[in-house]
Amino acid sequence: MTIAPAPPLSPDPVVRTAERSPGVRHSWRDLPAAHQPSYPDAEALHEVIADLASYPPLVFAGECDRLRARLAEVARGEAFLLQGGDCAEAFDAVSAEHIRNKLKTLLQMSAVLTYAASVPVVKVGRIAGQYAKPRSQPTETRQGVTLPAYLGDAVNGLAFTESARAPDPERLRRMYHASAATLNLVRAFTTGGYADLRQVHAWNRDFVRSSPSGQRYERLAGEIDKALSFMRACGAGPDGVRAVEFYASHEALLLDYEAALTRTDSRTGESYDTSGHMVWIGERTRQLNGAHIDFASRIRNSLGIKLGPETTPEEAVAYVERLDPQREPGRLTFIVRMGADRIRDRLPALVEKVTASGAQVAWVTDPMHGNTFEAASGHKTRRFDDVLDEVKGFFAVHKALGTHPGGIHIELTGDDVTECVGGGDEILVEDLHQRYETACDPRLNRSQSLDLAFLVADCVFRATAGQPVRQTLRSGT
Ligand SMILES: O=C[C@H](O)[C@H](O)COP(=O)(O)O
Ligand SMILES: C=C(OP(=O)(O)O)C(=O)O
Repeated sequence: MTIAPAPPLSPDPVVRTAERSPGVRHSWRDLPAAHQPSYPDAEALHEVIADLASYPPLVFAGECDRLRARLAEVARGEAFLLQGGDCAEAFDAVSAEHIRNKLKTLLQMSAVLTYAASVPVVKVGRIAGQYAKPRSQPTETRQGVTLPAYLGDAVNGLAFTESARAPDPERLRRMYHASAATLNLVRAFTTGGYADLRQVHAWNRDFVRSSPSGQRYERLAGEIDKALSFMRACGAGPDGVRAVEFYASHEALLLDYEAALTRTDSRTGESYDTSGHMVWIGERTRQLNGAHIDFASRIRNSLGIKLGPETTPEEAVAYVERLDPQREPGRLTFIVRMGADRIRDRLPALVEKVTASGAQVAWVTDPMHGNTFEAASGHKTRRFDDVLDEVKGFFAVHKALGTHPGGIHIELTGDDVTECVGGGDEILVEDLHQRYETACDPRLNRSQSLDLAFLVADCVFRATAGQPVRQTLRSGT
């Protein structure tokens, strides 16, 4: 989405609407589609979908191509991916403050990771489209009353009332407008000077000064100071650090919406889902013969596939055959979410088999979704230490196999919520109720996110660099 300098767009980059892309529009409808809402009024749904199909694209095909080139660098081991944002975006959080805080946190994490990884960090938000959720149960019961589960603001409301929980297709229209407003602000922030690396590092300096665990990061922050001074001394001008590329991604869950935003690129005749630069298919909807994978196979965007602990190596290779038959780096990212206790055992076979198939996928760790548990208070939460441990396990597996640990995918917010336990500020289970604001899964708050970036930089990149292969795998480093 941000583009500095602006990519050369064709004069008429996306001209045809979904109606004129029949392959994309209709094929998935004949296949089983998991986790789709049941709308009470089909006519109302069709009206909204027809309108959405006539709206302007939210992103351009040329931008998606640029992200694919960046992710190709990740797949080749020349870059690192930082993907993060809310579990579920909410319409009432589309404000300058929330968006700025989230972006600021991601930029701060990225600055630290760039230094530690010594390669470019590709920045992708779970943002501007992450409004729909697959749920474990279709209903929720409170004090004897059972209602449909909350499925994300794109589908129904969080309030526990019959009217709020009824799926309403007008919410798809709101999702489009909320995404457009978010993208607009993000583009302004990332190109207008807000993302200047020197400013971002100054924020990190503040964090190190004011965080209880800050001392621990002092050395690393000092090294980054020196690197910036060195750049200045060498005459590296402000232009290279003033603006950043930042891309938008979300789970392609609601196929009516995604198909309505799918357009044919007039330059190439190929179909792009213009709802976001990258979309991923979730753990619950990645059936090889299902509608989601079919839809994904027909769009040209970079694709993520979530891989849970039960994924077999054969399945992983089948995704490659189906979605990336040309073995094109940047096309496919495997976002692995196994759980801290399983990553070291289950990931190696997947990586080995996929690598042997000749695929050049990007491997990314999502250390959130395999580490959720319910606290005695009833809050869904995650331990910071489990999150960090899964990241360490992910790096250790790649170190042992000689493959590239391509990135991290994190549920986070820039606000000071209390949803995950642990971190430098040491949030306890008893603190969770204080600011538990997520609409679905628990997110790392601002300071936990920065803790994670500094710890990954210090303990993971450095600890696994230069160590003998295989030694790291079981040692927990
Ligand atoms: O984000 C992932 C899923 O949508 C989420 O974990 C489901 O949560 P649930 O198990 O409470 O339905
Ligand atoms: C639903 C999600 O995760 P998963 O598909 O891995 O459960 C998510 O990332 O929002």
